[in-house]
Formats: sequence, C-alpha cells, structure tokens
Amino acid sequence: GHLTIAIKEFLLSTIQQLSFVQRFSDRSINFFSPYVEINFSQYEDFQFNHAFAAIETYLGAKATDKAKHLKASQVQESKGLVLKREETKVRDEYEGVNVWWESGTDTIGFRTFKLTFHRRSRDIVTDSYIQYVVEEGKSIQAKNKKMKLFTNNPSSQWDSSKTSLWRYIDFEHPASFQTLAMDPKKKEEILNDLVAFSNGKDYYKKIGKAWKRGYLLYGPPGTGKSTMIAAMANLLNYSIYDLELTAIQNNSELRKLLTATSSKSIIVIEDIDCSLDLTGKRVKKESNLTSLEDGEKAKEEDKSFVTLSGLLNFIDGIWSACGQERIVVFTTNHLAKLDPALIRRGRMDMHIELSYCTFEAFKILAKNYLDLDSHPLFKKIESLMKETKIAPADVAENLMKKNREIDADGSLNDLIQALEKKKKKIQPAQLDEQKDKNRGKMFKAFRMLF
Ligand SMILES: Nc1ncnc2c1ncn2[C@@H]1O[C@H](COP(=O)(O)OP(=O)(O)OP(=O)(O)O)[C@@H](O)[C@H]1O
Ligand SMILES: [Mg+2]
Repeated sequence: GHLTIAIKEFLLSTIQQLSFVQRFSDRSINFFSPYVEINFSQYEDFQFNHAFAAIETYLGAKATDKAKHLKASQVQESKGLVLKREETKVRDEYEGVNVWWESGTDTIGFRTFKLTFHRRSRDIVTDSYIQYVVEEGKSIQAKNKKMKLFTNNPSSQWDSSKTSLWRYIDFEHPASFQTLAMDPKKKEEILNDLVAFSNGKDYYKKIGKAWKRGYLLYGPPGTGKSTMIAAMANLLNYSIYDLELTAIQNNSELRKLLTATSSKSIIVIEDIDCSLDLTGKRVKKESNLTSLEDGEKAKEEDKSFVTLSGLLNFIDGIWSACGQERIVVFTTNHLAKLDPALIRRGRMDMHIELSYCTFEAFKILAKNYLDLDSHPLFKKIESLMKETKIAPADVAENLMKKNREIDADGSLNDLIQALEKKKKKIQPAQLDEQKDKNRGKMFKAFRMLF
C-alpha cells in the first residue's frame, strides 16, 4: 500500500528533481567539476521518504564487511544481527561505475544522503542505479521484516480506526518445507510454484494478470495443511492473515478486512466448507443472545451475510487493482463438500492434497524427530503403512521423545503399535468424523500458534 505508492511518488519526484539537479549541475559542472551530486532527504515535503530508508538499508548492508565501526541492531530474535556502519562515506560500484554516498544533515536538521558520481555515468546512475538501490534496500528490509500472524476482530468491536480490524502477534513458527513430510516431488513442485510467484512481478505485469495466487489445501485432519501454510510464510517471509469468516456479518465487512491487509501476505481461510454453507450463506452461529436481541438478529440476518460470491468477487475483482503480491489459501477436510465455483481452476491456482502418511513421508519425520535415515524396524512400518491409514500428526506424536533422551527403538515400536491398533479398527470414516468434531476452530488456531 503506502510504501509502494510512496516509492512511486518518490521515483516520480526524483525524476523531476533529477532534471532540476541535472540542469543545475550541467551548468556548474562545466565550469568547476566533472562530478554530479544528488541529494536525498529523510523527509520530502514533511512526509517520510521511504526511499531514504531503503537507501539506508542498502548502504548498511553494502559495506558491513569492510567497515570498522559497526552498529548492530537486532530486528528479530531469530533473524540474527543487522549490521550498520557508522562511517559517513561509502563507495559503491555498479556496472563498472563508481559512486560515492555521503550521509549528512540538511539545514533543517533532517538527515540526507548525497550521491556523487562522474557526469559521464549520469545516464546509468539516474536510469538504473538509483532504482536498483531502492529495490535492493526494500528487499533487504523485507528479509528482516518481522512476520506477523493477524486475526480479524469481531466486527462488533470495530471502531473507526483501521487498526481495530485485525489484531496480531509476532509469527515465529518453526515449520519449514524441509521438515514437512510429504511426497518429495509434490513438495518441490509447490516450492517452485511459490518461488516463481514471489519473483513474478514482471511476468504478471506482462501477462496482464493480478499478482496473486490461490492455493487450496485439502485432506484429512492432521495431515499438515496448517503446517504448510506456516512453511509458506517462512519461505517467503510473508505475514499471515487468518480470516475468520464467522466473526463478520456481511460482504462489505469482508471487503474492509481484505483491503486492510498488506502486500506480501498470505490470506488464510481455514475450513472453508464450515465457514460458508453451500447456498452461499454464512453458517448459523450458536447464539446466546437474549430472545429480544435474537429477534433483531434474525431480521438482520436476512440481508446481511457473507456470501460465496461476495468472497470470490472480491478475490477476483478489487484486488486485481491493487497490484501487490498476495497469496490466498483455503483449507478444507472435505473437498467434495465445496461449491464447484470456489474451486474452479483459475480461482485456486493450485489444488494441493495432503494425505495420510506414506512411507516416504514417514522417512522425513523419522529424520526430523529421531535423526534416523534407516532402521531395521522401517521395513515393518513400510508394510503396515500400506495396509492402514495414519495421519502424519499421529506419526509425529509417536515419534516425539517421551523422556529426556531420544529413544529410536521405543518410538518406532510405539508407532508400530499404533499402526496395528488402527489396522484392527476398521472404521476410519467414523473415526475421522469424530475427530473433526473434536478439532474445533479454537483448537486449530491454538495449534497454529504453538
Ligand atoms: N505433513 C506433515 N509433516 C510434518 N509434520 C506434520 C505433517 N502433518 C502434520 N504434522 C504434525 O502434526 C501437527 C498437526 O498438523 P496440522 O495442524 O498441520 O494439520 P492440519 O492438516 O492443518 O489438520 P486440520 O485439518 O485438523 O486443521 C503439526 O503441528 C505437525 O507437527
Ligand atoms: Mg489445520
């Protein structure tokens, strides 16, 4: 939102300023010096200049290895130190061109950067170098960005400020694609898709499509859908917006929420089949309102609910106009229950099935939990896994260490017992249903956090 606009504005104003600087410089240079100077101020017309911050980040990263005086700041605990140099002058080289940056302050006391370069390299500096610096700086900033997990507040609690729509906590989930147990080929396909998407700015522009991508994750409980979302966020350094549809009343509230999300984010709607019923109306909530309020509510409900078409239109429509990268993820336990309109190709770009644990997936878990590549008991587990269905979550539970020490034999035997127990009970459908009921939304949200 604001950042990109600010940078666009900045670039525009830079171009205007440049022509001014150039005209001015041209005159002076011819007489005094072969060098051109451009000044960047921390504030432009009393508005914070985001490009200034990007330049600062870029320069900070540029010369840390050479600098003698380093100022370290820790952006996020897990992200290591970001080093900044305190020296005021930095030399940089770009496509064989030498430039110098010098930091200072202007007459009002705002901080500035002065960029100096030879006038024969003026074209390359003004045409591409400055933009390169701003973009590099932005991408370094993005890498150091703190990820957040947002949840929408019930619309009854909204006030006029935008901040009341979503509440957030810092997102520090350890999930990664490396530790995700699933078919390695499928995993790679998804990874490539995500990376291509996040680097696809120019491509999406070229083909005239909005820079967004939809993933539908489906599969039984405990197969890694939520874990994959966390892994996606970690991979791309995106924040997560966990959209709870039952906490809002109608499509216009939905629109408000979605427009208040930032770019580089993943918008998640878990259990889409439970959030919207098939006629497109929102699922009735159990209410503990008094009877009078109940009546009012019922009247209201006729004209106000979140509809499937409202959701889809928004995702297809307005967002296309804001031109920033966003990922939408829907999850469900029951693919068959979903409205075909929702899962039509093109709407959800990729359908990803997460399923019961295969032997391949088990090996990843064994590596994660027990640090094992092979073990005599693997054979038995392999054959048992072919005969029965077990969710990766249940496998993981058995492989977790029970005491202080990792006990591979004990854990694998536990798993074998669990598999044999499952094999005897031949009622997987019933079992799943019961599990579904037990895993309420709260529980899922809870698990996402811990
Ligand atoms: N494919 C997997 N790879 C690694 N760990 C997994 C996988 N699936 C499940 N787990 C483990 O099981 C736990 C529960 O999994 P997760 O919450 O991702 O399941 P889910 O598919 O979202 O289930 P639900 O449909 O109930 O929301 C995770 O915290 C993780 O430790
Ligand atoms: Mg889940």
